[in-house]
Amino acid sequence: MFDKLIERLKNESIPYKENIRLRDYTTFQIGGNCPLAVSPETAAQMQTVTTWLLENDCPYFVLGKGSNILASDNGYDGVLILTQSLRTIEKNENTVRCGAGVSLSKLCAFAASHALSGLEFAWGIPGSVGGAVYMNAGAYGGEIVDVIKSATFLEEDGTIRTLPAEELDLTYRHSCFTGTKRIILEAEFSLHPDEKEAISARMDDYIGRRTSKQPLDKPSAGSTFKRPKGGYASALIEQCGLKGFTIGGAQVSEKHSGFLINCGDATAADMEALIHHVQRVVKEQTGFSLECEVIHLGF
Ligand SMILES: Cc1cc2nc3c(=O)[nH]c(=O)nc-3n(C[C@H](O)[C@H](O)[C@H](O)COP(=O)(O)OP(=O)(O)OC[C@H]3O[C@@H](n4cnc5c(N)ncnc54)[C@H](O)[C@@H]3O)c2cc1C
Ligand SMILES: NC(=O)C1=CN([C@@H]2O[C@H](COP(=O)(O)OP(=O)(O)OC[C@H]3O[C@@H](n4cnc5c(N)ncnc54)[C@H](OP(=O)(O)O)[C@@H]3O)[C@@H](O)[C@H]2O)C=CC1
Ligand SMILES: C=C(O[C@H]1[C@H](O)[C@@H](CO)O[C@H](OP(=O)(O)OP(=O)(O)OC[C@H]2O[C@@H](n3ccc(=O)[nH]c3=O)[C@H](O)[C@@H]2O)[C@@H]1NC(C)=O)C(=O)O
Repeated sequence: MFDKLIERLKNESIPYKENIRLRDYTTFQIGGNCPLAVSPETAAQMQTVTTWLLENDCPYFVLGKGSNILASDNGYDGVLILTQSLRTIEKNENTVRCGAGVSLSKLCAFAASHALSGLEFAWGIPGSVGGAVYMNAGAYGGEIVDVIKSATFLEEDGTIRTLPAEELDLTYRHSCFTGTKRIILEAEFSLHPDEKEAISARMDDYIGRRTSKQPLDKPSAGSTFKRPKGGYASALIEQCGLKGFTIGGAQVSEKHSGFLINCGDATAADMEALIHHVQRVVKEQTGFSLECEVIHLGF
């Protein structure tokens, strides 16, 4: 099915890999195979690839750093579009513009090295800029919505558009990209000058809090569930006695009950069963419905 696309990728020197393992591309380290992963290096290459996929009615999924993804044991029978090669990063006065594939860590470190503040909250979130904008990622009182100035993306019809922050519909773990096939190409962030030492001190404080409270040494996708209105998923799960509850290789972290972790050999089926068990028990015992934050691929 992909022979013609592969021929085109070769002709246009667009990097790709065949038969990849999704577990190698997700922080959960779970998931079967995918026949083709393409890594466009420019907006024009991204346009070429998506135009071809749309014309041929071929399913595709955009993957950043795979830090919020549960991939099926059966893999994904479509094309994975990797953003990892969209890696430009530049500063103009207090604005930083960067490609969707840049890691948040890199962006934070870049801002800090130029004595620009605003992104400290994102230090330690293991996602890409594209994934963070898609999710409106946040921590410790900060969110992408607080610092983003604009996003440039490929519209579902293949045209390139830029929208200002006010039109990105950024709310808790949601954006105008949620559930669409739009592909974020780059984003601009409005930051403000501060002392480098003060910025570093805040970054150290956040990473310290993360390391002491979150199970960063175990494969996970961060918080599995969103915070429900009027409660904390983590507190509700602990209250229901589910800390440490295990199905196969999937476990509710003993260290932080909001994180479901892969103990080494978890399948997606184990993780799915654990997610449903936690949702059912929490609903029965507390009345709260827990909505997944983690995004499913190939289910
Ligand atoms: C240890 C750990 C700690 C975490 N801590 C936090 C935290 O404190 N706060 C927080 O908010 N999250 C946290 N997360 C979750 C995750 O890191 C964030 O949601 C992150 O923003 C996801 O980025 P990503 O590049 O990995 O996206 P992916 O997981 O690759 O993708 C997530 C979604 O974004 C879409 N997407 C990705 N890139 C693009 C693009 N360029 N264009 C269009 N769509 C795109 C994907 O299709 C998918 O639907 C944590 C995860 C882990 C493993
Ligand atoms: N539990 C889990 O499943 C996982 C947990 N984590 C945790 O999440 C946190 C963040 O992960 P991640 O985003 O991958 O972060 P990393 O610390 O691995 O850094 C990612 C990239 O950011 C850039 N970078 C990091 N630090 C600096 C610096 N001081 N100066 C300049 N550039 C820098 C580098 O980019 P470049 O190499 O391009 O220069 C680096 O490769 C970590 O604490 C990690 O332990 C991460 C993944 C999975
Ligand atoms: C890791 C993620 O983001 C994290 C982000 O890092 C942290 C820090 O700001 O705050 C959120 O976690 P969280 O809601 O679990 O926040 P925490 O402050 O750690 O805990 C909330 C409450 O639950 C309690 N708690 C936490 C862990 C636990 O095992 N038991 C427990 O009872 C805490 O005492 C606190 O009262 C984000 N999660 C969501 C779903 O909003 C992610 O989205 O993937």
